[in-house]
Amino acid sequence: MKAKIGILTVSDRASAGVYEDLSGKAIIETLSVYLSSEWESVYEVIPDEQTLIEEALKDMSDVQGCSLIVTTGGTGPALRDVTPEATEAVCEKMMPGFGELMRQVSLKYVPTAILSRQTAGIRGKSLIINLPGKPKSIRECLDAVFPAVPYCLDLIGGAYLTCNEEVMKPFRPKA
Ligand SMILES: Nc1ncnc2c1ncn2[C@@H]1O[C@H](COP(=O)(O)OP(=O)(O)OP(=O)(O)O)[C@@H](O)[C@H]1O
Ligand SMILES: Nc1nc2c(c(=O)[nH]1)N[C@H]1C(S)=C(S)[C@@H](COP(=O)(O)O)O[C@H]1N2
Repeated sequence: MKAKIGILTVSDRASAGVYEDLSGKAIIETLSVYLSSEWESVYEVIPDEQTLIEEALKDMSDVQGCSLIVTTGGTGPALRDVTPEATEAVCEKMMPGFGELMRQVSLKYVPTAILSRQTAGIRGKSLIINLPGKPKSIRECLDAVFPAVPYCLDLIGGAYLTCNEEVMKPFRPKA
C-alpha cells in the first residue's frame, strides 16, 4: 500500500505569498531522501488560525488517510502561534517524547530551541508531528525523531515505511 503523508505549512506569510514556503518543501525533500517505500504527499499551506489547522489535520487524517502528518510553523510563544493547541485538540493521544527529543537536539543548533512548544500525537491511524517554522529546523528535527516513526506507524495500524538505511535507520524492536 502506497503511504500517504500530509505536509501542513502553518504560516501567515507563506500562505499569503509574502515568501515561498521553503519549510514545506524541506519536509518533502527530507522524506524523499529517507524513504525507500512508495509514498505520496498531501500538501497544504494555511495561515495561523486554530480552526483552519484543526480542519486541515482532520481532513488529512480522516478523509485523505495520511499515516503521517508533519506540520511546520506556529509552535512558538507569539499570540498567533497555535499549532500545538490545534494538534492537541484533534489527537486522542499525545506523544510528548517527540517534542522533548526535538527540543533537546535543537539546543545544539540554537539557544532559542526552548521557545518551540512542538509536540506530536495520534489521531486514528495517523501520527502528527509538529516542526518549527524555520526551513533549517526541518532536517535538524526529523533526523532526531524519524528513527522511531516507522515503528510508531506499525503500532497504530498505519502504512509500513521502509528507509534508505545509509541515510536513515529506522528501529523496529520486534524485527
Ligand atoms: N514556511 C516557511 N518558508 C520559508 N521561510 C519560513 C517559513 N516559515 C518561517 N520561515 C522563516 O523563518 C523566520 C521565522 O519564523 P516565524 O516563526 O516568524 O515564521 P512564521 O510563523 O511563518 O511567521 P508568520 O506566520 O508570521 O508568517 C521567518 O521570518 C522566515 O524567514
Ligand atoms: N532545530 C531548530 N529548532 C528551532 C529553531 C531552529 O532554528 N532550529 N528555531 C527556534 C525558534 S527561534 C523559535 S521562535 C521556535 C518556534 O518557531 P515557530 O513559531 O516558527 O514554530 O522554534 C525554535 N526551534
